[in-house]
Amino acid sequence: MGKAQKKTGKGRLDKYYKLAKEQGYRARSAFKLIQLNKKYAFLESARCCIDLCAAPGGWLQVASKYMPSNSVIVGVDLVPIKPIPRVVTFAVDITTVQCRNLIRNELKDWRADVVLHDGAPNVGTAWVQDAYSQSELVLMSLKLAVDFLHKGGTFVTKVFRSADYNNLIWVFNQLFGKVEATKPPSSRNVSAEIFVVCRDFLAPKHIDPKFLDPKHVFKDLAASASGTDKGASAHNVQANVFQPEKKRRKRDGYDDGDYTLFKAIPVAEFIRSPDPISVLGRVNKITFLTEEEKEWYALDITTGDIKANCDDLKVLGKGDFKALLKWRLALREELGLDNKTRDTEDVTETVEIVEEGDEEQQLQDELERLNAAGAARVKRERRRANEIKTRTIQRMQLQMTAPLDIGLEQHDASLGGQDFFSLGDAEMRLRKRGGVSALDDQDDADSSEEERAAVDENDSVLDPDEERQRKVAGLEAEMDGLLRERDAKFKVKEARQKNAEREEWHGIHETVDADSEDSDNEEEGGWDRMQTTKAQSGDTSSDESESESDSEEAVGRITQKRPRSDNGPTKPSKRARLITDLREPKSQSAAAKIWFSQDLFAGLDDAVDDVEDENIDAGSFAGDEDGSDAKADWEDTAGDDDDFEVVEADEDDDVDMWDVDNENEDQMKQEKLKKHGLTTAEAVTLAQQLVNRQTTKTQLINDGFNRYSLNSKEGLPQWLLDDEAKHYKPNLPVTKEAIAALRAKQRALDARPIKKVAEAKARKKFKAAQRLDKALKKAEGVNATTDMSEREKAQQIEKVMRKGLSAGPKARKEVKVVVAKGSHKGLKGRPKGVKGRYTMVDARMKKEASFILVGVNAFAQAHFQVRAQKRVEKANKKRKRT
Ligand SMILES: C[S@@+](CC[C@H](N)C(=O)[O-])C[C@H]1O[C@@H](n2cnc3c(N)ncnc32)[C@H](O)[C@@H]1O
Repeated sequence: MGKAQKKTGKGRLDKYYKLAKEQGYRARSAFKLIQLNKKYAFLESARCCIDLCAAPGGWLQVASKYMPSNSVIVGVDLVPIKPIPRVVTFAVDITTVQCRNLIRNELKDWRADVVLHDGAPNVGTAWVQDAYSQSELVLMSLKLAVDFLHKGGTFVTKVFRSADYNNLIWVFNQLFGKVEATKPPSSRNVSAEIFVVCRDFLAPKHIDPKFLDPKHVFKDLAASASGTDKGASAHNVQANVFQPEKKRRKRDGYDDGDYTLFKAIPVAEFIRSPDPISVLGRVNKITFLTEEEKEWYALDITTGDIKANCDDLKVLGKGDFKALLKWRLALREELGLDNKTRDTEDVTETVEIVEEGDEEQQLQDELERLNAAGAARVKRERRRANEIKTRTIQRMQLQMTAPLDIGLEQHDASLGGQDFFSLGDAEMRLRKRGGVSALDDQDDADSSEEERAAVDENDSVLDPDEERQRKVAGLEAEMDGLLRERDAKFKVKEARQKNAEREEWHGIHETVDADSEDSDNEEEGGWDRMQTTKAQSGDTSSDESESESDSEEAVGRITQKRPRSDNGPTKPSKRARLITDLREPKSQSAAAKIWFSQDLFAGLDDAVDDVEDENIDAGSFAGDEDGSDAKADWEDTAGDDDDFEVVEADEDDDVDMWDVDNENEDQMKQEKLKKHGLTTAEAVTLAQQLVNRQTTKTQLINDGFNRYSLNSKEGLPQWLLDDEAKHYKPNLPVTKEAIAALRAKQRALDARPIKKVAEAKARKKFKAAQRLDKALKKAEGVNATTDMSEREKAQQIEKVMRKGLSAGPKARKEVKVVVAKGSHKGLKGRPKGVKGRYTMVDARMKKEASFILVGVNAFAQAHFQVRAQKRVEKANKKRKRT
């Protein structure tokens, strides 16, 4: 894109505004529907269309243009709509029964193929309220859509990125086969609006009324975040350790029955805890009170630093926490809690004895199995990385990087209260990499030896020191990795780099490889993931790769996928989902809300702002911490969010044009203009019209657009482009005055002497001055002589001066052409009254004679010049010789 879209003032009147004006659309928003239809082609085949919130009628005009000529089009809005051919309109509130009845009366028993909704409530009230009523309006329009749509029909609606977005998408998914969110290019970047195209209406016989009830769909989720949802607090706990420098508030209140601020735990609890990081994040102090603990206190490995660290955990930095984790591992080994090495040895021995007979075959099999597993893992990781990249790019393209990020929310929900940075997740990933499988042993003392053997297949037998170092390094690497994952700048930078490669807008696709089980897991999003996770919550041995993909899902999805019916027993069928309890999503979003409301994310916002100041759309509802700012922005862009611009009938203001292609072109043109002025009659005509106020700049700009202006030149043959550049030009008016002015200018140009003539003239002048000088000197000399009378002196001086003032010694004397008339005819000798040189000619020959004389003079001049040149050459040769 050339220049960034301006948000305010004349910047609002962008190219779509101008195009809408040119093409006679009532609102620039018409192009949104044109672009949506270009992508999804739902209008061409539609016979009946209902446009909800249709004023002033831009979408209706588009529908009327693109739908077959005899189709039924009904438009409804609070305000009356100026008549449009073939369109029936009503001025009524779409949320009322009256609206339903009016449409019903109009359609009789017809059903609509397409229901459109571009509604926006009057903005300007409280920020949260605005967003909510928009979502409510969407739900109301959906209600009408399900009432009037055909099976297989299409519902297109505008939604804003708000806390309700996911809930709406979930509901759409229950009712439509395909649901895609997209942002057409004509929708301003500053606008938080996106369009959801729901195709393939399922027309279920029974629809759970809760689906269309705002009370259920948009239930205040934060309120439902009870103490049982420990996700947020656990996040806080993790964050305390990974980013101890940041102060976090306890937003979710205190745990049930625990109302104290200060928490101390016995060191044994920390040592034996399977989740040491969360212990460190939760408590203030680690105590050594029992006999056993006092012994540990006295150990060499319990250095002064460790003791001091245990004393007050709230003042520790990341390094101190790492030291404590290292110390814990060392102590666990000391206590024999980490006996993995020995176990491994045992297992190895056993295997050797049992499998001795067929060792080679077994090794071969094992190798093959490991190779296959490795290749599959690499493939899976590559695919996952690509998907994450794509999603990040999409999110950036849609400016959906606000804290209430859809993808993140889904991820959060899908974890079902798990921590984003939970050590369990970390362990799993480490184990997958085969690096820190030992963690399993130390953290889960109860796990059986068989399990360990299975998990630790890649581990070799190490000495305890090495092993401990490896574990510590693993933990640290994991901590660093997780910190990096949370680094917003890193994410944004990465997304930005990738974004540059993908400038073209392709909308958001929902492509799922139906054959790939993995991709099913990864593509599954939002409520589905939540449902699955919840259903599987009892099953602690859930698929590792699923969990892994969960954490990577955090990058986010915009497009929601309808759940597949073959997704296992936990997935309800489409029919079953229609009676799904809507309370479930609440806890999901609640977790997300609380999670993103942490200070941690307020910081993240700032960081993102620093890096991507323009791209982050504050209007996309930042978390409550930044509520005021976000609200201010929201209010500021309220009009933009609607992204709705009515095209005025007459616009005489001068408008800054958005230069699509070349920003330098204007500058170059200006420079050329300065240098050469206006060079064509067309330009002079236009300039005259502007000066005489016969036209305006706006008019000129508007005239510059036509329906072919934005046609792509891609793929056209060069000869055609050349030809078009030559001939495919507007026929501009040209006035007589303009041509006269240009001609005068040209004449003035022509009248200017060429350089050689000017030089010759200057030479002549110079020589004349020289002659005059010489004559003056001579005259002085004459004057000074004493042997001349005064009269003689005067005569001599006059002669000298005449010579000096004459055109020079070689000046041609004028030859007069004399026509002998009357008595002089045929006479020889000088006719009377003729002085100087003359030539006698017949009257009829006079003109001719003059030409001849001029020619003779020219010839003589040339002759003299040649002679002069020869003289100079001769003199030069002479000089050289001497
Ligand atoms: C962005 S405009 C629609 C523009 C339209 N799509 C076009 O292209 O001309 C939003 C419209 O929603 C209408 N609207 C808002 N709330 C409404 C309601 N409850 N019932 C009917 N119309 C409503 C407003 O009157 C406004 O005209």
